[in-house]
Parts: sequence; C-alpha cells; structure tokens
Amino acid sequence: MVAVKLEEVSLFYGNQAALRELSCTVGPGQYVVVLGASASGKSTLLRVIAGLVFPHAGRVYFSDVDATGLPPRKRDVAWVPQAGGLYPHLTIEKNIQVAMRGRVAKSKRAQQLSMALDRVGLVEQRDRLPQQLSGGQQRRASLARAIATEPAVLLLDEPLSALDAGLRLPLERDLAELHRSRQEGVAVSSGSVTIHVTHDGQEAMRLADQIVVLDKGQVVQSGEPEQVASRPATASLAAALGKSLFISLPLQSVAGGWQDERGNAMPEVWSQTLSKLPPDAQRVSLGYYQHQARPAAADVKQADDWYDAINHNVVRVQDTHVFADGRRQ
Ligand SMILES: Nc1ncnc2c1ncn2[C@@H]1O[C@H](COP(=O)(O)OP(=O)(O)OP(=O)(O)O)[C@@H](O)[C@H]1O
Repeated sequence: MVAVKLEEVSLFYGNQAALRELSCTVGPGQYVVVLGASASGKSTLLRVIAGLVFPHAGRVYFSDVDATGLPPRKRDVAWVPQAGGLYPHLTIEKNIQVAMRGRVAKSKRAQQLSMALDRVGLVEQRDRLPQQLSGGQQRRASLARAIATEPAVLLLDEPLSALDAGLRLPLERDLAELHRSRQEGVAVSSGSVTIHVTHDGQEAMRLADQIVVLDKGQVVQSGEPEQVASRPATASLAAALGKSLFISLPLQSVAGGWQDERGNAMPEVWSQTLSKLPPDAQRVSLGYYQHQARPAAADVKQADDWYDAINHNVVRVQDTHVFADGRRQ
C-alpha cells in the first residue's frame, strides 16, 4: 500500500504550468523531503496534496483511495504554511482548539491539546498570543496545531526557513523526533507520513527517508538520500547535496575537441569520459566532490584548481559526474 500517490498531476496558473505530469509515491511512515529551487513547484505540490488547489489533470490518492476532488477537511492531512498561519488574535491554545473543531471528537480534545503542546515544548506558553512568541516558538505553535488532529499526512512548507541557525538545528531535530513519535503504537502499514518542502539540500540529506527532487514542476529524481547524492540528476543538485564542495568545470566543444574556459585542451586521461558526451552538445560540465579527489601520484599533494586536478589525475574518472545543459549524462 502507498500512503500518498500522485499520478501525472498537472496544474496551471493561467497558461503557465506549475506542475507538469508529476508522479510520485510516499510509503507509510516515510519522511519525504521535496527539494527544489525557488518556483520549481514545491508549495503548489503541497497545496494539491492538502486539497487547497485541484489539479487540472491527473489523480491524487490517499491509502490507495482516489481523493482528487475531496476538499481539505475530508482529507486526513494537516498543512503548515511557510509563515505563521496562526490567528493573531487567538492564544496558542485557542488556535489549536479551533483546528480540532470538526476533526477531533469533543471528548478527546483536551487530551490532544496537551499532547500537542507537550510534543513541541510550549505547555507554558499556551496562553500567549502568537506575537508574544519568538519566531521558532511560532513555528512550533503551528506544528502543534497541525499535529493536534493526528493527521495521517503532515505537510510542512519550508518549516526551517528564515530562522536563526541557533533555532534551526533544534527545531530540525524536533521535526525528526515528532515524526518518530507519530509512528508509536501504529502498525507499520499505516504509519504517518511527513512531507517537508525545502530548497536546502543538506537539510534534505539529514531528515529524509526519501528525497523527491523537483525542477520546473516535474520530478527529476527521487530516492534515498545517499542514492540521490551519489548520482545527482543535475549539476545544481550535486552542488546542493554533496558531503563536500562540488567542483565543476565548464567545457565547450571546439573543432571536435573539448576545451575548458581558458582554452586549454582536455588531457588524454579524460578521453574515455569525454567520448560519452552527446556528440551535438556544445557546453557541458564535469564535476566531482572534493572528498573524492585522491592523488594518484605521490608527488601531487593538492590540486589548486580543476585543471591541476585533472592534469595530475587527482580525480579518478569514475568519481566524475558529467552534465550537459545541467542534466546528468
Ligand atoms: N497563486 C498563483 N498565481 C499565479 N502563479 C503562481 C501562483 N502560485 C504560484 N505560482 C507560480 O507557480 C510556480 C511554482 O510556484 P511555487 O510557489 O509552487 O514554487 P516553490 O518551489 O514553492 O517556490 P518557493 O521556494 O520560491 O516558495 C512559480 O512560477 C510561481 O510564480
């Protein structure tokens, strides 16, 4: 069984496509991070899953049941928007109570309220208004409001953005812990799902069971973090995900051969890699992760730049990633 499935979903704003025949699946209990640059369609994807907008084509399934046309209140989801989303004139407690109306049985509401406040560490702040909380506490309050309804699917839109580094890491740990605690006492086959949107590759690497990479409204790659990082689909993704600096060398095709931007011809050791490039490509880039660059010759201690590295064979050919027009070859 899959917890959430999107099948060839398209959504347009006017005649501009925000999502283009997008398909993806989320298994029970998974923490999925949707990673993409600005305007790649991440928030739109969450809004489609939440039922806040309806796709123009394609289907959305929850636990194998078609939910494409269902309004938000009929879906077992909670959506935490990018900023705030709390009613400014209501206390944190009241905000949570409002969210539970119609979703949680009256007899269970007091218990759910305490559980939610406790899990995000805001028991003592329950009587404050949102503006009386710090930025990090406001994010926690939004989370508390979302989890009070015990949704099967928790949607988080950039939950860590615009927070100081000092607040980000503790909240990041709390998100992981919250996800784990939502699985307690639940059969594996019906585990709760978290879908978290970000443009931060390192955040995705730390949190995700599965990373889904969006580009221009399409899934360009998905898989376990290590799997995605070891064969990144695009050069920009490689730069975002790597454990170390991703060093990239742009090349251009000149008179049937490849040159770097300074006009240096590529050395012979690269002929095998370069022969795999599309014959009609004009511009490509070769890249490698710094931590995979190992000297092949004893007299080479360190390469100062890419050209040094390849000339001294510091980078092994099999550790090199080749992209044409930004896409992996
Ligand atoms: N309400 C709207 N009306 C018109 N166009 C929209 C609307 N919402 C989003 N778009 C457009 O749809 C595309 C995808 O936007 P979306 O907000 O989903 O991207 P995103 O990846 O979440 O971006 P960001 O990281 O900057 O929030 C963008 O080109 C955006 O300009």
